[in-house]
Amino acid sequence: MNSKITHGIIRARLSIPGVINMVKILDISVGLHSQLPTWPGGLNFQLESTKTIDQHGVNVSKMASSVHVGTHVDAPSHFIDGGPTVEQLSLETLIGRALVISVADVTAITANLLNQLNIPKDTERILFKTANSQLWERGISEFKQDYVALTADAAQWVVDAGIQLVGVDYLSVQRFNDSPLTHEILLTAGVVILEGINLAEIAPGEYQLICLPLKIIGSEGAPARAVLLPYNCSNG
Ligand SMILES: N[C@@H](CC(=O)c1ccccc1NC=O)C(=O)O
Repeated sequence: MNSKITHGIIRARLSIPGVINMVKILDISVGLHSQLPTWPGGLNFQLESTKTIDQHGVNVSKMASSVHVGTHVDAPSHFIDGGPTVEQLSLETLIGRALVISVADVTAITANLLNQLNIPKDTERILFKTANSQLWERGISEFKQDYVALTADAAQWVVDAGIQLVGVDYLSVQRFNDSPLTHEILLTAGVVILEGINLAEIAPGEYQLICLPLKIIGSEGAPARAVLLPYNCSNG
């Protein structure tokens, strides 16, 4: 496999002898490091060396962080007491056909906007590419409160459309000063919320999403690795 890092997105190509560039894999996860923006009051990602080859013959690190760091998934228990936790989320929902929609010039994603976007009726997963993705591209470590996110009526639109997973390109699916309604509507309906993806280099269209949150037992969320494959990928 060859891979190249371009502005935080790793493009990797699998090649099999005699068959060149069969599958293009687009990494939409952000890299975890201590300077990532974190939710106010949340613990930023920390990685600390506890053993070194010099002193112990081996390199070992420990990490500490809010589970809502970088690219991550929210489970229903984030806003619903006693709701399912992250290890209980269905892999069938986390993996499958996804539509990337570009809404570059809006300050909020509303039901009115969604009605105008001609989103196909059979959409199962939807990832919103907004101006937020540029914050990851520019390496902004300060938490921005004016990120683009879904209003409560947009969340209801997503539920009514039968969509199972919604992805956004900053640290929350709801706007900073809104009530938790957007989360509550989505999580009560069992819609999986993927946050903190970087779609800056992703063209709008259909893909196969593979999103694998860490299997942290009993947690209301977990960091995830998320990648996109071309939808009509023969071996994807
Ligand atoms: N992931 C959450 C936000 C979040 O992370 C959060 C919300 C309230 C209090 C603390 C939070 N995170 C702490 O790390 C969200 O989707 O809005």
